[in-house]
Amino acid sequence: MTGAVIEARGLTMTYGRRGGARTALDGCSFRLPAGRVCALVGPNGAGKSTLLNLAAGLSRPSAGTLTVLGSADPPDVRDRIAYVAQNKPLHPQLTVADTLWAGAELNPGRWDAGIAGRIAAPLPPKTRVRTLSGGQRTRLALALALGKRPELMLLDEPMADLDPLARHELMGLLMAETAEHGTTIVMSSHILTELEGVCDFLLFVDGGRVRLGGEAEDIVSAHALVTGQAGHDLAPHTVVESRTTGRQLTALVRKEGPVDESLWAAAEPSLEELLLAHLRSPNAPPLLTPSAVPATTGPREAVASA
Ligand SMILES: Nc1ncnc2c1ncn2[C@@H]1O[C@H](COP(=O)(O)OP(=O)(O)OP(=O)(O)O)[C@@H](O)[C@H]1O
Repeated sequence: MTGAVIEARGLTMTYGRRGGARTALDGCSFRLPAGRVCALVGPNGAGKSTLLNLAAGLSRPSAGTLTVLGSADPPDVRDRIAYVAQNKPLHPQLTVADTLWAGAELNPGRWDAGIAGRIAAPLPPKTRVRTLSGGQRTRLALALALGKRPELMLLDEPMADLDPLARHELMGLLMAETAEHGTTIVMSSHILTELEGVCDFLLFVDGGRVRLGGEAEDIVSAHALVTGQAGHDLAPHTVVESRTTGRQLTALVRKEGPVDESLWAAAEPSLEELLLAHLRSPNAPPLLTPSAVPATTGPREAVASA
């Protein structure tokens, strides 16, 4: 393995054929180093679930390559991956206790009954999965995922239906467990505030392409929120988004060297401010930090370095 848990080159996924074909991923190239907690963000329909499905080995790309845990064929390494899909597929007829028992049976030699039992503790063991609430099903799915002791966890909007206390508890558990065992996590979410302070790596996907990729800290510090008098030139910086109120201009810029502080008041944006600006500005140029650039980049992906 190259130190990358996921490496995509020119990854393309098209659903359907001819007239009805829809391209969900369009020549995606990136690298995710081992041991990171990666936020996978992007607007609805951006291709996040498609990317997670491919990484989990549940479907195969239409073009390009995807290497996961050192394997060019992700289905080969499925037993080292835990995937919690958006719809949390579980057997509806099984009870909570049966589901955990099945988790142990399906993962001989790996199963950690301690962590699975701890996560599932608030759930009544004899209750059938079909009668659990959405949040309870998520808790059970996370118990199965962590109990498997995977090297890579793929979580598709895992926290969306959890109450705030459960969210706080499970996010904390997830982070503690992964810090201890070095698990790599990829977590898609639309709740941007929740990702700050939790994720150290970022993949921002839009229109089937990776538009921002790399260490979250480096991506944030490559940008500045500037305020100054409208009419002053922001060159040589790249303006991602700008707004003028009266004579004042506020902009989020990608920095090209230091900001001229005699003209502009500059501050580092929060991760949420940065992502919101990019969501509103789909034409901003892509940015991959060096750690997110794959060994050989596909010809279709434009790459800029931080
Ligand atoms: N099985 C499928 N058949 C046909 N098109 C699909 C299928 N799955 C996804 N798509 C299409 O691929 C594109 C990407 O979908 P995907 O579910 O990967 O996006 P997403 O980023 O996860 O969206 P969301 O944030 O809404 O969950 C969308 O245009 C979607 O309609």
